[in-house]
Amino acid sequence: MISLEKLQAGYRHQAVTPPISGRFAPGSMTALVGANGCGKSTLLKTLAGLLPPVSGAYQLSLPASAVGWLPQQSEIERQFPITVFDLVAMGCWQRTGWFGCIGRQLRQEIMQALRTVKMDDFADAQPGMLSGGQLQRVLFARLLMQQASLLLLDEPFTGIDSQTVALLLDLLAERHRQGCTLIVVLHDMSMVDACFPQVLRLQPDEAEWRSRRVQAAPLQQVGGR
Ligand SMILES: Nc1ncnc2c1ncn2[C@@H]1O[C@H](COP(=O)(O)OP(=O)(O)OP(=O)(O)O)[C@@H](O)[C@H]1O
Repeated sequence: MISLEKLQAGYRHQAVTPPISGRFAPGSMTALVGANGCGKSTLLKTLAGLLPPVSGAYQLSLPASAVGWLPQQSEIERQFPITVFDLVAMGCWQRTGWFGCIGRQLRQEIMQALRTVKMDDFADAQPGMLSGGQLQRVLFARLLMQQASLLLLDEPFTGIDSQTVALLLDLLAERHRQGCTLIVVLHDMSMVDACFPQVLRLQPDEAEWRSRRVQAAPLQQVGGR
């Protein structure tokens, strides 16, 4: 699905990651870990096609429209003057076009996605009025609408209460069962150890891949701790 050949991610010709070679297989689930500032978000943005590689290359056997990217909460513009419903509707732009109209069927799907994350009561609210956890639920609803087969998630559970984490993990587990490939930036090593069969650790001088059998509970049973 994604192969990396000495890929270095960074900004304006300045690499922030070490050279990374390896592969994210179709349907795999990888935790991307490492210290603050080691380049995890930068790598994710590069794989999402938002930044060009500084050196090396990667190959993605998917159209860009099949890639879903969830940025860190701190990067999300909350004051944009749209409703929660519209924010989720942005997830289906491939089906409608950016200025396409949303028919009855799609409207129902969007409301169903909001119900799935228990945010349907907020459909008419402005994203700026939501708490961090509520906004995260809405952004997951948008990912559901996108029907992506590769999900790049940047610290999706930071600052989120355990009940909400359990709900979001459930949604990810469902997508993974459907064959979706997941790459998730995480700092919670207990979650990584319990759920992620593949780990890519970024260090200043090298990138280390680790694969192992995950013995513990499946993804969705960890969040309720
Ligand atoms: N837009 C930018 N332009 C230039 N440098 C940047 C930019 N954004 C981040 N950096 C730098 O790139 C390096 C890697 O940042 P990045 O956000 O990828 O790290 P991270 O591993 O995700 O960190 P954290 O765990 O704190 O989220 C840092 O030194 C950061 O200062």
